[in-house]
Amino acid sequence: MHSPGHERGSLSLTFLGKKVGRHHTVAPTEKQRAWETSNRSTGVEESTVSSRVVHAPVVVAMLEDIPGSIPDLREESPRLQASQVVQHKALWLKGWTAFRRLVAAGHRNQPGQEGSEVSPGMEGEDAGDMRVYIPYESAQLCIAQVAKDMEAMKSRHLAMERTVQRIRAHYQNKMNALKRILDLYQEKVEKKDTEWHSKVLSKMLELFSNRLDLLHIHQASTLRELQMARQEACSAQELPLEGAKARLEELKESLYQREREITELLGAEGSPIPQPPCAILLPVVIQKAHAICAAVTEARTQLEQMIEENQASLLQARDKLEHLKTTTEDQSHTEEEEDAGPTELSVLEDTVREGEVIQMALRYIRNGGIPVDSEGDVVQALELEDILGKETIQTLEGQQLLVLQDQLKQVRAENMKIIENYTSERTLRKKFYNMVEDMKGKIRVFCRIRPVNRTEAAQGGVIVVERLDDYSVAVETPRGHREFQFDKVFNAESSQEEMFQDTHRLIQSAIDGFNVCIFAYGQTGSGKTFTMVGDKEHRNPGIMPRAFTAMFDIIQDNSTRFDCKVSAYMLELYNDQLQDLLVGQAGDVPTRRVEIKRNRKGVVFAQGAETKQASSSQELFALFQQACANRHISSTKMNSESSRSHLIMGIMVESRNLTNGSVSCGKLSLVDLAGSERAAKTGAKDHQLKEANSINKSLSALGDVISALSSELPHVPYRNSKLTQVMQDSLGGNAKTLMIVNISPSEFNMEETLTSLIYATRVKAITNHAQRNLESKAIAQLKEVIMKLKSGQAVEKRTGSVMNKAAVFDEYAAYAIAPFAFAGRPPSCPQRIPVPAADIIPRHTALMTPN
Ligand SMILES: Nc1ncnc2c1ncn2[C@@H]1O[C@H](COP(=O)(O)OP(=O)(O)OP(=O)(O)O)[C@@H](O)[C@H]1O
Repeated sequence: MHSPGHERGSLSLTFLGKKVGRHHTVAPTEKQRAWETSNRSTGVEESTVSSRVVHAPVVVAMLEDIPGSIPDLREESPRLQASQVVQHKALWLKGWTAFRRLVAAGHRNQPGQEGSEVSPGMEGEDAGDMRVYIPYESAQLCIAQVAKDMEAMKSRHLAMERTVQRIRAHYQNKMNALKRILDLYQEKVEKKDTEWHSKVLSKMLELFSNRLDLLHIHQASTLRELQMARQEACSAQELPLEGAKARLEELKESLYQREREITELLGAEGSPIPQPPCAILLPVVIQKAHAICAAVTEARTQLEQMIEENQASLLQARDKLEHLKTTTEDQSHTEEEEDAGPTELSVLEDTVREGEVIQMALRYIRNGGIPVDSEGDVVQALELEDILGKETIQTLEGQQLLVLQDQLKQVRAENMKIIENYTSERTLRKKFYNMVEDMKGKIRVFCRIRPVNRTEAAQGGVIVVERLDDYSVAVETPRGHREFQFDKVFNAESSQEEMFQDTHRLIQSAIDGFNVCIFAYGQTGSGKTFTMVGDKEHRNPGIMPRAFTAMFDIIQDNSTRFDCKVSAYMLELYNDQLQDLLVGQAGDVPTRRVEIKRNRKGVVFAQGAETKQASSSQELFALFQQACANRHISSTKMNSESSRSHLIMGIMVESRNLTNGSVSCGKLSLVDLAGSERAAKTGAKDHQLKEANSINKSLSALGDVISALSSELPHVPYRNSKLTQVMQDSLGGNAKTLMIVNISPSEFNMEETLTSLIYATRVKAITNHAQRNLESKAIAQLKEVIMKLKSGQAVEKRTGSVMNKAAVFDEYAAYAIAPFAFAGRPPSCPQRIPVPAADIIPRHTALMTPN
């Protein structure tokens, strides 16, 4: 169809700045045949071509270039059903076919062109070489039609573009709304968490206060008992004993008197008075009776029996004696009778007397030591002594004294027991009180008294600090005795192990997602580093290395239920500059600036600090040692290895619950503060003086914060120092905090000790509001999705269909709003299909475009 001399022109169409179409040649000499249509079958689909000889593939390419064309539609509609795509395609082709028919009809109407007509039966068939020549007017009409079509298409695309913009804005809003929903949901969860905590807390507080009330009642009754016991003990100790002693004295006095009289008598008569047999018998009888009383339970019955028997034989003897006396008086007295009479009479008299003595002794035994005569009257000591003899009385008094002494011992033992009970009750009360305070969120404070050191020993080594019990410490000051109460008091003998035992609970809290802080406070050389780090030789490791081991032990024990990740940073605050101890060597110029920031929940974190992962306690300890080697330490008069900086170690624990997918993020801050010091005592000069000034300044700022918090002032000056900024969440923040106040026991450091104890007491009054950093699985996943979408990473696919950004949000938002609709399970994502983030919104909006 090309002929020489044909002028080659080009026809190109521009749509929205995009060049579409191809170069087409038009022969100016045959303008009336300007358009030639070739109907060729592509084998797949029927195409309509413009311009001169243009082959089907070219036409297809051209059509593909026009936005909104068939292939584009197919591409735009990844979710469209195949039938829908076919429908679109058919509609589009129908239009073009109609147009072709129109053109063909126009051509048929031209005279002399009969041979070029296209029969209707040829449509859709392989037309091969068949050509259709279009008259110039028809071509013009065609072009006008095409231009009109293009205009319509352009306006449609502009409308589409506007729709795209609208949808984009719509989804942006939707995304913002979802973020807000997420925040609201999170807040709700936190609120619920807090409510739950407060409910449980109030319930437990109620329980504890009930227990405390009970203890108070118990204590009051114990006190009453104690007082009564004391009174009883006094009366038992003094009155009976004194009475017995007085009685003994009286008896002794009368005994001496009697002895004196006997001696006088003996001296006067010159012959000894014969002892009656009953006087010899009596002690034996009494001893026997006592033995019976002590050994046999029925002694009293036997005694009664003996008394009765003795009474009977006594009466018999008396009757016999009476009878003998009367018969002797009536009879005439012969010399022989006189010789025999008095002998029988005297024997009888002796028997009667013996019986009477025995009777008296038995009654004496029965009546518990108070001798009575046959009429029941109390026998006077002198008479008793006459009857019983001096030794017997002494024995009896001695025995009474022994009984009293036994009773006294018993009372004393009871007294001791009551005092012990009282002390243990008091200790228990303090313990419960501390627990209640702890539950209220009060900062826990331990006090540790270190042993006397060489410097102090050289100064005389006078000890003025004493641990009274597990919870109290006393200081003897020139102004008097002062007592301080803490959550626990450790003395010089307390081991590092004991010290750590009470902190173990806090390590568990950090793993559970709480923000925990343990810090040591005290003057220079008081044992802060020893408590927190341990000794140089690692023979007595301190809280830090023990915490590493404990942490990984807990993680290991729970490895079937939780997946934990541990990472740490270590900083020192030296001359008011934060330095990263995990980077470089000591003295290096810091490369990165470390800044203290707080997250939305108020948890402090070190921005710019090197954070390293650790998968075992050994790895964590290696990091710790590396950092400690970089720390500023030097020798002063008060401490040969004095820390010249505050050491801050942050250990982050992210733990994922394998059962419900919730994630908790806890932080354990371990802080070894530098000690306050007096230049006069430490002998600091030059740079050490500068260090000391900086340390004292930061500690003074810490003191101001403590004072403000304990006095509940509206403004707390956290921003006055970097140290207070670092500790902001631990003092009055959302952390569970333990302060260890280290003190010296000696008089030499008494003023500093008092200051430390006063500050520690103030810290005890500060209330923190510890909250667990826990996120449900849905929130954790939503956060993860947001992070991934923000950074253009892969998102997860749920059921085999491509999850673009909007779909993912739709699904998670639906879950966030109505989790029950997902039967408790958040959207699961079994497969991962990478979707380029840039493609997500336009493709999705194309789906949403109304046809
Ligand atoms: N409870 C203790 N038992 C045995 N030795 C102790 C104890 N406490 C401290 N020491 C010893 O006292 C010395 C000073 O202790 P440490 O260095 O821990 O004080 P510090 O408070 O950290 O001082 P600084 O603030 O100057 O750094 C060390 O030699 C340490 O071993």
